[in-house]
Amino acid sequence: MTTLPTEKVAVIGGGSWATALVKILCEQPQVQVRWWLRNAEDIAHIRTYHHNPSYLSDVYLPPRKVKVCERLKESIRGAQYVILAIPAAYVQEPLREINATHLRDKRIVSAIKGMVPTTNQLVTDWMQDTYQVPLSHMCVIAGPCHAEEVALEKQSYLTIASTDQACAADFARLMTCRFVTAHPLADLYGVEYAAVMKNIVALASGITHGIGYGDNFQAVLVANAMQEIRRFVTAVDPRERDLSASAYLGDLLVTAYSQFSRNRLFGNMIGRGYSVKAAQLEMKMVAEGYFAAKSIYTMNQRYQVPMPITNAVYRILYEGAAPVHEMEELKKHLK
Ligand SMILES: NC(=O)c1ccc[n+]([C@@H]2O[C@H](COP(=O)([O-])OP(=O)(O)OC[C@H]3O[C@@H](n4cnc5c(N)ncnc54)[C@H](OP(=O)(O)O)[C@@H]3O)[C@@H](O)[C@H]2O)c1
Ligand SMILES: O=P(O)(O)OC[C@H](O)CO
Repeated sequence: MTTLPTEKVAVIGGGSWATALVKILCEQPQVQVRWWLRNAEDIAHIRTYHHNPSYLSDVYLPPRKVKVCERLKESIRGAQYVILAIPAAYVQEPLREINATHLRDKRIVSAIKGMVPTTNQLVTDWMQDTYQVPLSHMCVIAGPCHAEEVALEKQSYLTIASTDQACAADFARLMTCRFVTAHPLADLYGVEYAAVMKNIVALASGITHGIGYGDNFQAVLVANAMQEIRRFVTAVDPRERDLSASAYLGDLLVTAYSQFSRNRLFGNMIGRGYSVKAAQLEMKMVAEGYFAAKSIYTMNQRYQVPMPITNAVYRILYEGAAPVHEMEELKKHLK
């Protein structure tokens, strides 16, 4: 019997998605995971009980496959792949520990569906600028996939996007297991922007649901949102792409309709009258759409693409506009 060479993969982040990705990686016989989490109590608990106490706590994390690390530098040492799975708003702080040299010759995989708020950049652009990682050394994990369903081993699909098809195909192999099928795709920027924008739509979907709009309105909102995403992505990165594919439309649908969606839940609270602060305090998890609404709105001051849904969400979250009033206004733009 031939033994496969060991592949070391670093996972950075301790939330639901990081935990789900570690679970997927543990399905690969040749993979060893080095997992960095910021929370010392979570690290101690995982070492003792082999479960993450804070997120997806039912998932078993086999100690022979998973080594948890206090230091980020330690987790990436010798790793071929470094997966970033922290909400974009918080990705800068832990990475301060390292510089471009530490990442040289590694493949960087962004599992993040958000933009770095201080620079309004996609994570891949920010990694290029800050750590000089060539775009061809990066992949993005996309597709309609909730961590909670991965934990339950429900059949899921992922899309691995990269400008380097060999890199995408290679990493897709590591993400494919009994309950996950991953496919490579060449459209890195399109996939990344669509993933950021679907979070804003999920917020809108939650807000309208919270106010009391029904399924008929939701369906029109989502259909119009797809057109809004098309307009923006085409303006920012014009190229042929099939937006009906799972990485774009599939992700929009799951986030706008699923009971597991953080962004929809956050929007729902806003629609029901919570303040932004109160909704954030209520949720342990992070709704990326909150930060994305500001980044995309700001970017669009340059592109001037018609974006009535993003504009409405931005005004509600950042200008204190009343959700009911904004949705009344939005109705005039929907067809
Ligand atoms: N969840 C999914 O199904 C899913 C699927 C695909 C992609 N994603 C993407 O994966 C990324 C990570 O999201 P997630 O779902 O794993 O997050 P999550 O379950 O909502 O957990 C929140 C994460 O953010 C960290 N965090 C919260 N406040 C922080 C702060 N002030 N400073 C630093 N870190 C802070 C938490 O760390 P502590 O626990 O230490 O507080 C935790 O790791 C996001 O970009 C998300 O869009 C998620
Ligand atoms: O639906 P959300 O807001 O929890 O986002 C999670 C993932 O992006 C779904 O693919």
